[in-house]
Amino acid sequence: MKTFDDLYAELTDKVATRPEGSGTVAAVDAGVHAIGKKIVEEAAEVWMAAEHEGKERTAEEISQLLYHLQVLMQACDITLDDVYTHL
Ligand SMILES: N=c1c2ncn([C@@H]3O[C@H](COP(=O)(O)OP(=O)(O)OP(=O)(O)O)[C@@H](O)[C@H]3O)c2ncn1[C@@H]1O[C@H](COP(=O)(O)O)[C@@H](O)[C@H]1O
Repeated sequence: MKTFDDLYAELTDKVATRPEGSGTVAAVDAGVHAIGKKIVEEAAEVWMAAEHEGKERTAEEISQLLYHLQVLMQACDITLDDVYTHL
């Protein structure tokens, strides 16, 4: 099972090597403004799922929110340690 740290390593490699067809590369290239809008959209979907759609759908939406937060981390050159130091 993939962890948050595993995903970060995968996305870091994608951004460095820029493989064709990578949604992550396209999202990072779209920039912080576009990524930020996606994060807000995904956060709203987490909220709605939690209120109306049950545990499994909520977990799925949370995974998507975590992914888009990691895309923002890539775009802003923020490492896991930069975040973990505040936990
Ligand atoms: N975990 C994810 C992941 N979670 C969410 N998403 C993206 O977020 C979208 C989900 O957003 P929505 O629910 O709004 O669905 P949607 O409206 O149909 O999507 P869009 O039209 O907005 O693209 C998906 O379509 C993906 O584009 C993800 N994209 C990639 N990953 C993982 O990231 C890694 C690298 O992916 P690539 O860069 O694409 O190779 C792989 O391990 C992937 O599994």
